Amino acid sequence: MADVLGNDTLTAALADLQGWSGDAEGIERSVTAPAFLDGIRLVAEVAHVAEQADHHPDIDIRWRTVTFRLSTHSAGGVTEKDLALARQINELIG
Ligand SMILES: C[C@H](O)[C@H](O)[C@H]1CNC2=NC(N)=NC(=O)C2=N1
Repeated sequence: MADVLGNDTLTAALADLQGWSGDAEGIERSVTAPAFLDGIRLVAEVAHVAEQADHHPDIDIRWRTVTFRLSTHSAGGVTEKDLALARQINELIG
């Protein structure tokens, strides 16, 4: 099982992850899309990479604003798996 990241490691990682914030329990990024359906398309793209990684975000959709929250449920906090998915989400956001 992946290990929960220590505070120093997480702080350093967040400094390199544009748009993400959080703590050892979870990290999140919100993005406001140009229109509702653009946000839904982004959610679908993230769903594909999440399924491929077998690692799934919590997703909150409010009109044009989508919030992705990442933690590793089985580990009880943020692990390298979450950082990897956060990087993939950032690539999709562009
Ligand atoms: C069996 C399957 O691999 C697990 O249940 C996966 C599915 N997706 C997951 N996603 C997240 N975020 N955390 C997990 O611990 C997790 N576990």
